[in-house]
Amino acid sequence: MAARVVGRAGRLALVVRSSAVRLQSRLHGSTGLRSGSQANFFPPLEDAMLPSGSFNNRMALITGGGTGLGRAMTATLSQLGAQCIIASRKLDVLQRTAEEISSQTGNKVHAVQCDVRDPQAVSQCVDQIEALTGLPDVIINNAAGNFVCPSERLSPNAWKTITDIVLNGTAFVTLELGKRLIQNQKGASFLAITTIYAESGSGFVVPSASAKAGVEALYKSLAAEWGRYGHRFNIIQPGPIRTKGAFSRLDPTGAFEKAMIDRIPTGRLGTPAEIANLAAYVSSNYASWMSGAVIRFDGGEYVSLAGEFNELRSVTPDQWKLLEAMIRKTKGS
Ligand SMILES: CCCCC/C=C\CC/C=C/C=C/C(=O)SCCNC(=O)CCNC(=O)[C@H](O)C(C)(C)COP(=O)(O)OP(=O)(O)OC[C@H]1O[C@@H](n2cnc3c(N)ncnc32)[C@H](O)[C@@H]1OP(=O)(O)O
Ligand SMILES: NC(=O)C1=CN([C@@H]2O[C@H](COP(=O)(O)OP(=O)(O)OC[C@H]3O[C@@H](n4cnc5c(N)ncnc54)[C@H](OP(=O)(O)O)[C@@H]3O)[C@@H](O)[C@H]2O)C=CC1
Repeated sequence: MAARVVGRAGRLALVVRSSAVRLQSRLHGSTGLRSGSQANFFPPLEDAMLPSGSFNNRMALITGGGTGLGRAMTATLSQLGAQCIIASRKLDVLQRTAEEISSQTGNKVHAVQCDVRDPQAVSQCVDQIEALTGLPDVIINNAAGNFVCPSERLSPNAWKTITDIVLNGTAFVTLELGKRLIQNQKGASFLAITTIYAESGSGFVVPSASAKAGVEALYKSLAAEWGRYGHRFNIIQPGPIRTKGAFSRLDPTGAFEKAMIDRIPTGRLGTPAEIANLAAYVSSNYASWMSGAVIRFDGGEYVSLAGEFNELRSVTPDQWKLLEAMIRKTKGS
């Protein structure tokens, strides 16, 4: 009896799977029933969302602001009136970005060299910022380092490098600025950019997952402790958004991109401009009651990966009729 049930279930699974695969390949190539078409429902809007002038007379520090998502956040804040400071290791990259953005927005963008792993360099960077603009009202901890690697291949220095940039770097910048802001009785909005796997953990990016989880604990803790000084602390967890920095280190051959898009319910990657709008809102006075928040911004990828039954999206209506009939026939336990 048991064998008969297993046999029938096995045959059904095969039928379901092979017809789903046939349908998938007819519609969308070899994999991914849902990729592409539903993205039309979710077009990305690229223009700045907040009213112009929302950041007039405000200073914003964006670490890693010379490239990728940090650059997009800088462009949006600058367009909305902020004076921005971008900080990272490569001064030439920072200077190029700063010139490009300020020539487009008419607002000054300052470039300051800083390796966030070095607490002394961070302290000197904050000295420079104080001299250039005064202490910032908005701090975005966006700088990061990452690469995919089986954990058994990680050297101690590989572990240290990622955790130093992501966790210690964020802590050094946050503590240095926090202390000086407290001394000057000035409030500020702190935002950290983490990732959806800070919550779940993930194999093959273990130093990054561990460090980003630490950043989330740091920001939630300070949200509770430093509200009394006028500071807000929030976190954005982005899903995949194409940047050279991330994709060249996480999917160097491009082999995983299609499978990744297929599992995103909105059927596409995010865009830098979309996350820049969210970061601007969280950092603005429109969000002055938001603190300690963790905002997942991933097109639905996290819940899609988490739900055990989500693969049933590929079951066709005819197959559902069959499955339902089988389930209804079952009596007792
Ligand atoms: C299916 C996936 C598709 C894409 C998915 C997209 C989104 C999903 C969620 C994404 C989350 C993204 C999170 C991110 O953080 S992306 C940000 C990526 N950007 C960067 O990493 C920019 C900065 N990075 C760097 O500068 C370097 O890559 C760095 C991190 C290695 C630091 O550089 P440096 O300080 O010069 O360090 P090194 O001296 O080169 O190396 C130090 C140490 O690490 C070892 N190492 C370096 N690379 C590797 C590797 N690829 N594999 C294993 N080990 C590595 C190196 O050998 C050194 O160790 P030693 O023991 O040899 O000294
Ligand atoms: N793109 C994506 O899909 C996702 C990105 N994220 C997060 O978004 C943020 C931005 O990533 P993204 O724009 O994609 O990647 P980038 O590689 O473009 O950005 C990383 C930035 O960090 C800076 N940086 C690295 N190491 C240091 C250091 N030691 N000191 C100071 N700055 C440093 C780099 O500048 P420099 O080399 O000049 O130092 C670079 O500008 C990161 O926090 C990342 O974890 C999270 C989830 C998904």
